[in-house]
Amino acid sequence: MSVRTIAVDETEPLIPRADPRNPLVWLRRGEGIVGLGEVLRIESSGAERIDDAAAAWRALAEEADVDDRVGLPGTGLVAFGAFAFADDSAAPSALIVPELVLGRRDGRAWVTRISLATGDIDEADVSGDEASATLVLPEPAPRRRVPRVAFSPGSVTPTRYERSVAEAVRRIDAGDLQKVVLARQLVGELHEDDGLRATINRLGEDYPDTWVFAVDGLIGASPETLVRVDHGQVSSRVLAGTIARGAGEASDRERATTLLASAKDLDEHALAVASAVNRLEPHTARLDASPEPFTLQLPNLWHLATDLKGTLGDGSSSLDLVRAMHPTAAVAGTPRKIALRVIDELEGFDRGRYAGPVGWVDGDGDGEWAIALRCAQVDPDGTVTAYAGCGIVHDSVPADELAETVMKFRPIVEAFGG
Ligand SMILES: C=C(O[C@H]1C=CC=C(C(=O)O)[C@@H]1O)C(=O)O
Repeated sequence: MSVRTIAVDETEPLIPRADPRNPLVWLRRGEGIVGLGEVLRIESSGAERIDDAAAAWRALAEEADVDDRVGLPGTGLVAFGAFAFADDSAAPSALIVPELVLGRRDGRAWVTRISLATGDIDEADVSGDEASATLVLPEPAPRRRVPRVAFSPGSVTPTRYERSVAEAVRRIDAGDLQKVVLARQLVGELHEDDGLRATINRLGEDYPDTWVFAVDGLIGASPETLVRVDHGQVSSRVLAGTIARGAGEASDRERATTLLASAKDLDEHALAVASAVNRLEPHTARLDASPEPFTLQLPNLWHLATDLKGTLGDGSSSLDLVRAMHPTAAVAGTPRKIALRVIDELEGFDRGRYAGPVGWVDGDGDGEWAIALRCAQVDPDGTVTAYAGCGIVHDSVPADELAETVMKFRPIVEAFGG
């Protein structure tokens, strides 16, 4: 495989260059990477899906002939990835290597061209700044309105969701487990000529502080960083605990203060932090957590958040850490094994890639991975399935949790014009 990255003089936004049908996007505040075309795909499934993908990726990266003249996170060889939440999911997990990557970071822009055959890329194509003109960049597409997708509950009706929450609380009170995250779906239909670019653009404009992603039909805007690895530095942002935004400024601040004092949300949050720390710690020489949870403001809600920062101690790649951490108690529960069984029993559907790891990895194993939240899977037949879930603890109230899913659906439902 041949990989060449060169700097380009580009100031246009990235989303209008994305493929409207099979977009590959990873952006935050307009910076990140957009992939075009597909050179290669590594698919995996089952309990070893992340390990298998990590091993295949390592072998591939070792053989790659990389000429990276920019040297920033996201340059050189990269694959976009999305993994199924559950070991027994019918949804395949995929690492996708694009043909062309357009990237922007810290005000610098680049293009990477990836080709399967070694020596396939003509040096003349990429040897200098003036050569960037010979790379065929797609023209930015004109802006379109978001499609109009009408969503309705999938197999799990709101009433059934409330019943499942009540049953989960009963099991928590019986001492079976401490926390479980239960989700529900909304389903809609996307028309054939509606691309996905307008939806992604809307997510980026409305939720600039989230990871806006599109990988293999999984589209979303996640505020939660599962793990980032950059030259031996590791970080993660754990979220759990949610409250609605207030109407005026004073009431909004009051909401945040209420969230910070809510024993229910603090418990839910502490379990999520513990699960991330326990899984990350064995791989780090040093790991620091923000001393107290802080409130993270998003346009649709407030979350309790904890940032983890550390130094890698064992040379793990970002995929190794994804493997170690997934699924955290922000999306599964505590104890993990029991929570996964309860999800299986009570939730009533295959989560697919919802709540799974989504992101990118480079040839050195560095990468950025979010938890796929506030998202929808768009199938080739146009079916759009959106997902939202809530952490259930002993004092959870079914009607409140249902209302919380409505808040969490808002970004993705609005981006599909629903
Ligand atoms: C499971 C979801 O959110 C998680 C992340 C942040 C806050 C959460 C909560 O307060 O329940 C959830 O743990 C979702 O958005 O579908």
